[in-house]
Amino acid sequence: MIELHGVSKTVDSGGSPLTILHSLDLTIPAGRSLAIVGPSGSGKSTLLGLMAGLDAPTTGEIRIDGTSITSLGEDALARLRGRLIGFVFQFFHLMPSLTAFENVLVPMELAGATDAHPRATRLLHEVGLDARAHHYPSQLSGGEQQRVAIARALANEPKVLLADEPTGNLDSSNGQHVIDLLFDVNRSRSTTLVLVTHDRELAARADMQIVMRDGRIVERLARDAGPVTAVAGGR
Ligand SMILES: Nc1ncnc2c1ncn2[C@@H]1O[C@H](COP(=O)(O)OP(=O)(O)OP(=O)(O)O)[C@@H](O)[C@H]1O
Repeated sequence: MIELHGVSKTVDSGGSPLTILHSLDLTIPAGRSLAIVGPSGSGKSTLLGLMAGLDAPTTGEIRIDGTSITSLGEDALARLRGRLIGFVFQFFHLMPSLTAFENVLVPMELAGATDAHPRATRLLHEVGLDARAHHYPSQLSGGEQQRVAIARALANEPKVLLADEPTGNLDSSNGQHVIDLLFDVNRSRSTTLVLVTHDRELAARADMQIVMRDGRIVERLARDAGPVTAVAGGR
C-alpha cells in the first residue's frame, strides 16, 4: 500500500544543506499497521509528512496504492490525498467554529458525497460520541476531540490512516481509548495504519515497527503470529 524507495530529504539549514532522511526503503502492505519510533529529531514526523504527500522528498520515490506520488502535481496530489489518506494530528486540528458533527461532515461535503449526513452520524456513533455530536471542540475533552478527529479522518473512507503522536496530548485512559479505536479501524476496515509514537508499549501493538535515529531506520521489527521479532535486513 505504501512503498518508499531511496527516499531522502535535505533541507536548507542556515545556508547549508542538512539531510534529515537518508535513503529510506520501506514497504507497508495493505491493511497492516506500522509504528515509527525513535528519539526526538530523528525524522519521524518528516517521514510521515512525506507518506501523506504533505511534503516532497529530495530524492527517491513514494508509491501509495500503486501510484507514484513523487511525480504528481499539487492538484493531483491533493485529489489523491483526499481519496486515499486520512490524517490524525497530535493537536487534533478541529475547526473551532464547527460542531463535532460539522467537523466530520465538511470533508464529505467537499468531496461531493450525497449521503454525508447519515455517514457523519454513523462515524460519530462508531467513535462513541453520539451524545456529543452538537458540541463545539471547546466543549469536548481532549480524548473526545481526538475521537472527532479520527471520525473526520475516516470521513472519505481512506485506505491509509496516518497518525502523528495521536495520544501525545491525552491522559493515559483517553490515550488508550484513542489507540483502541485506531487499531479497531485498522482491523475492521483493513485500513493501513501508520503511527508515530514515543510510546514503545503502544508501538508494540503494531504489526511492524521501525526505529529511527538521525534520519535512518536503525531497527525493523515485525510480528507474524507470535511475539514481535527482529527482521534482519528485511523491509
Ligand atoms: N524545514 C526544516 N528545516 C530545517 N530543519 C528541519 C526542517 N524540518 C525538520 N528539520 C529537522 O529535521 C530533524 C527531524 O525532524 P522531525 O520533526 O521529523 O523529527 P521527529 O523525530 O518527528 O521529532 P519529534 O519526536 O521531536 O517530533 C530535526 O532535527 C528537525 O529540527
